[in-house]
Formats: sequence, structure tokens, C-alpha cells
Amino acid sequence: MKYPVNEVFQTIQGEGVHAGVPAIFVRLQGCPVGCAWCDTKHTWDVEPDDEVAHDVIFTKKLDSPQFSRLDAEQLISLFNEQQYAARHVVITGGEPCMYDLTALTTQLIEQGYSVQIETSGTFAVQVAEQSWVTVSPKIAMKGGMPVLAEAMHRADEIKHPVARQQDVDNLDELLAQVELSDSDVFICLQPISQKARATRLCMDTCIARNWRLSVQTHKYIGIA
Ligand SMILES: C[S@@+](CC[C@H](N)C(=O)[O-])C[C@H]1O[C@@H](n2cnc3c(N)ncnc32)[C@H](O)[C@@H]1O
Ligand SMILES: Nc1nc2[nH]cc(C(=O)O)c2c(=O)[nH]1
Ligand code: SF4
Ligand SMILES: [Mg+2]
Repeated sequence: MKYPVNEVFQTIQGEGVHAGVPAIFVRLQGCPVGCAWCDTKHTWDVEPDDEVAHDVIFTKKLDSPQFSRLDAEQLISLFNEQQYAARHVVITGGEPCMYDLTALTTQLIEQGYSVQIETSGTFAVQVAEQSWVTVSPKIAMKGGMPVLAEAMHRADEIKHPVARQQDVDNLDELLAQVELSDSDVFICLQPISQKARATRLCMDTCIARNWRLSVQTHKYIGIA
């Protein structure tokens, strides 16, 4: 299966439980969810005219909707060509779970990588069992409750974007409705767009609930 890949780059995971881990990011093109504050709006549309050669997506300097179609074998062989040292692969987007990620995650794990998926919970999560699944729930959006509940149950980590108290209340409401896989699932609050008020609210709520704060560290240090 070929996946539409917007970009591939090696960096430090900036968010969530794995913040600080060197990682190869694979950003897939396409997302129909439409979050107003999304920081990757250039990944939303998959336009045939934006398809480019494989090397372009490994050397992008700026955000663009350009993408290339690659299967797992091609991706892994290009990782080797780039001589990446990271052993952790983060598959994000766009919305990666628009696509069946079983082949890609299985082959990456077979090659010795640990694999993490960043998903909104709006599509069924189709990944190898050993994958770390981060669900950033997009409440009352595409997919609906059955799909979101299933994704929440699969989640190893829930990373909720927060701007105001209503966002925390929405998460509480969702947590009351779904069953998590076990009590060890990490719950992280992530301030939207580094806003000071949102960061304070996330900090206060995390301290009160014994949850994790996830600031987007890569944005503070100015890396991809
Ligand atoms: C760009 S999304 C891609 C993966 C997937 N579509 C999702 O929403 O989880 C990756 C992560 O960034 C978060 N995010 C997007 N825009 C953000 C912003 N402006 N501030 C904070 N977090 C943001 C999302 O909630 C998600 O956790
Ligand atoms: N450094 C870094 N960490 C990230 N964690 C999640 C990201 C994403 O866009 O999904 C992201 C990203 O774009 N860069
Ligand atoms: S689901 Fe993710 S990629 Fe899609 S609009 Fe929302 S934050 Fe952006
Ligand atoms: Mg990002």
C-alpha cells in the first residue's frame, strides 16, 4: 500500500509522553476534520497536482501541500539512505488513520523501530499491536462517538489540546463516557498555540489531577 507522505524529517519528539526522544517524523497528507487552530492546515487537501518526487519530501524547508506516494519498503530504504540515527518513528499528519497503517507499522517494527501514531480519533486506528497510540480527541467532529470511543480505548496516551476551561470540561465529559484500556493511560493537556492563559490553565489542571503537561517544546526552541 502506498501512503501520501507530506514530509519526512528527523527531529526531537516535542510533545506528550515521548517528548525529548529523537524521532523520524512521517507526516501523511489529508485530513477532513478542520480544527480551527490546526498547525498543519497545509496537510488537509490531497490534490493530484501536488504530487512530487520522493526526494522532495525529505528535503522540504517550508510547509507545503506537496506530497509523494511511498510504500513501507520505499520509506524504510529512504530512511537508510538518509542514515537517520533515530530508532523511533512518529506517524502524524494530517490524519494518519485515514489510511490503513498496518503494513507500514508492522514493517517498521520488524526493522527494529518503535512506532508512535498521532491521531484525532476520527477514524478507526489500524496499526500493529506494538504501536504507541496517541489520541488527541476531536470531540463531536467527523467519525462520531463509536469511532472515537474505540480509539480512546486503544490509546496509550491521550493528549488533549486546550484553549479554555470548556475544553477541559469537554474532556471530562468524554472520559466519563468511554472506557480506557487501563488506569496507566497517560492523560496530557497541551496548550493550544503556546498561549499564556491556556498554558496556565493546563498547568493548574494537570497539577490538580496529576495529569501531564505537554507543551510543544519544538516550537519553543524553534525546530521542526
Ligand atoms: C497536527 S496534529 C496531526 C495528527 C492528528 N490529526 C491529530 O489531530 O492528532 C498533531 C498534534 O498537534 C496538535 N495540535 C495541532 N495544532 C495545534 C496547536 N495550534 N496548538 C497545540 N496543539 C496543536 C493536535 O491536537 C495533535 O495532538
Ligand atoms: N518536534 C515535533 N514534535 C511533534 N510532535 C507531534 C508533532 C506533530 O505535528 O504531530 C510534532 C512536530 O511537528 N514536531
Ligand atoms: S485533526 Fe489533526 S490534522 Fe486534522 S485539523 Fe485537527 S489538528 Fe489538524
Ligand atoms: Mg506539529
